[in-house]
Amino acid sequence: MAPPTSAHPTAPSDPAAALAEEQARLASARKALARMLDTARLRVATGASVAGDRYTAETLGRMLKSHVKELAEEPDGPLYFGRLWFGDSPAAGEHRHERYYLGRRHITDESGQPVVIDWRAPISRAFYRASTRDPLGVRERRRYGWTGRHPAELTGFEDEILDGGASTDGTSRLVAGASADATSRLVAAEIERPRVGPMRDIVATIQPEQDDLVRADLDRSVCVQGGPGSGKTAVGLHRAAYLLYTHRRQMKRGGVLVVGPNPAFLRYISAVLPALGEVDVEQQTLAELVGGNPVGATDSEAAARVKHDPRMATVLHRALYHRTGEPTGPLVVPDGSYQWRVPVGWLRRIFTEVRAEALPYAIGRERLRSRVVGLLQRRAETRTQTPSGAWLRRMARCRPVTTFLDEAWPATRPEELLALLFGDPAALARASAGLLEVDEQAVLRWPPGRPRTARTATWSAADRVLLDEVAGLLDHPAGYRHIVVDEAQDLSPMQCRAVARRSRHGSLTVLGDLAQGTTPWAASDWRDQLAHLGQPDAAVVPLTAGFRVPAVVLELANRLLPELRVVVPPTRSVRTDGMVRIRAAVDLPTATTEAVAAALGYAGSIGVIAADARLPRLVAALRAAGTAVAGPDGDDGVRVTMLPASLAKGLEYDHVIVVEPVEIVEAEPRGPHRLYVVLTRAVSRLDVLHHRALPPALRG
Ligand SMILES: Nc1ncnc2c1ncn2[C@@H]1O[C@H](COP(=O)(O)OP(=O)(O)OP(=O)(O)O)[C@@H](O)[C@H]1O
Repeated sequence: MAPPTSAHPTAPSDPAAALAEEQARLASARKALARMLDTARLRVATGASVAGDRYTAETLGRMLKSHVKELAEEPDGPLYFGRLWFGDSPAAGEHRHERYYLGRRHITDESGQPVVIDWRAPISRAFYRASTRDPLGVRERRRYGWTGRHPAELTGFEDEILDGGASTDGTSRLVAGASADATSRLVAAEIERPRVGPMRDIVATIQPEQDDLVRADLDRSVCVQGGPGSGKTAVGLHRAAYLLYTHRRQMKRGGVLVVGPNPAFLRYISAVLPALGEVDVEQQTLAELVGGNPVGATDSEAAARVKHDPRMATVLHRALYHRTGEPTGPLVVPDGSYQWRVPVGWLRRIFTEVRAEALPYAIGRERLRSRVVGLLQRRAETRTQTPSGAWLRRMARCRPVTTFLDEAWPATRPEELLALLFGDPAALARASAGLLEVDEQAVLRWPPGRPRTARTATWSAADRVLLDEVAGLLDHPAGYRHIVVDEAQDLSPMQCRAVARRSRHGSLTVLGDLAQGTTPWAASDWRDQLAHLGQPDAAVVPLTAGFRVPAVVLELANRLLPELRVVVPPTRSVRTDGMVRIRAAVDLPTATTEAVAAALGYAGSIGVIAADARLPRLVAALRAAGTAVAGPDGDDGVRVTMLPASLAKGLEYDHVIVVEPVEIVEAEPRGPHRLYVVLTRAVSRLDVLHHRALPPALRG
């Protein structure tokens, strides 16, 4: 690879000249990008005419248009975030004395030489990994500072001398480091910047332990256990982008899916991958993955628990195969002047053989059909010529064969099977014998007197998961090459199986924190959860540096850890800023209104979080006071988000105001876990307002 420029680097002792040189280089990089954009636009214009046929023209057109869109979004942005300058040590290898600029996209000049290199290219790895201890041949690492405006302006840079020289640079001093403790002013500023709008990428400041995960092999499934704000979501999204870049064809063919806890969270993270140039990643909640939102039925907690229990997998499997039955008589098929007779013994043999093949149920039925036709063919061949293809097809669809199949291996739909199970106590008892207790069966049964059928039934969220399980028994669903599962500690075993079904030929990035488990079936051990996810041997890798939550806030939240009864490595905040204020209030709506007014005096987003039942009163109070507030989905330009505690997961706000924490604890069985989640949404400042006594862990 040729060096991006041939000039010798400016001596760091002349910062103004160095900055001027960087500005000039930026101007030429912008020109190169503009040229790429022109070329891409020209290709869109001519693409259709050069393509051989309409399909190719359309595909090419789509591709080129998205390329144009991608490039067009860039020119005003920060085109690169860092520079690597290799020295002449043997470790530099072919890169001796070379300098490389690293950004979100490749930019090339007219002659095709790289001007900016994609952060995912192999060479970029040294940017994230090199340290004074192991410089990887890098003499100097430069980080750039930009304004947030459009067009982004280069404001300065920071150098780390890695190959043994003193730490020095043109604009600031820096201790070179290879951990989240690195005291780069630019890295610290990026981590501590006020949050506005949706989540952003972290390509400029990925830390070495995060980079290891981002660049893990495609076939390696990994589970990341990390405390609040340790960058799990960021790592998962960057890993998806990395895999798409490195294994483009495989990933495009196989597909990439990100599973998140709720729509508000998905909206929050939705901009990250497109900003990295990746628009072909599906992002879904688990509910969407298993067939849309529930139509309306709700479960009692007891019923939901049973439905999410892994024993249900066996119950459903049994219920399905209880529908099959060994043939009890011969098959007789009239065929013109002939009548073919297949003895029951033959039918039993093929039935047993097909069962033993353990194919998906619907495929098993078709296999049985073709085996029956094979037997008919054998019969026919003893009397006539070799049967034609048309004859075979006719036999496969003739009434006696279909009747035989409907008895031995009836076709079924997931809704039919579930309706049978919930509506027929005998069928349920038979399928759950030795697995479910009598009272567990009772909570599954539809109440007598309100007959329901597969068509008239409404299904709950848990039912959807069971329907998906049955659909997976009937036939394998389309899978993905890679799935990123966020907040994976909250998935039930049956939900895990829905994910596992879709990654039979792929790998997983599992992200979560056992301490943040809030569902009744939340995992307390990653090994079990990984087994349900179909990846029992995946490595569990801890992330322990906290990038979101300041030390003072984390200290408060961590007081809850002992009562959460999980074993997790403690998170250490890399942020030294931050503020916590705990205040008793006589009137919570008034106190909240005042706290919001004060928070509006700072930059950044504000989240008011309370138990779901309390929130409407707070919304009303703020509106009455004339404060513009948005719901969980946010609203452009509205800085205050009102968030029920149940939807806080994965989100973050500069200033968080938690109202009456004891109500959050009392609202659900895993209330302390919920409160832990809520307290750790704060990026800079946390206000805790309470009228009643604080939960014991937060007192004192
Ligand atoms: N290397 C980094 N540089 C800068 N910011 C980072 C880095 N890693 C993470 N962050 C930021 O820290 C914040 C928390 O990250 P993220 O949401 O990925 O954490 P998480 O572990 O998923 O948190 P939670 O478990 O609470 O949902 C985000 O704003 C993210 O952009």
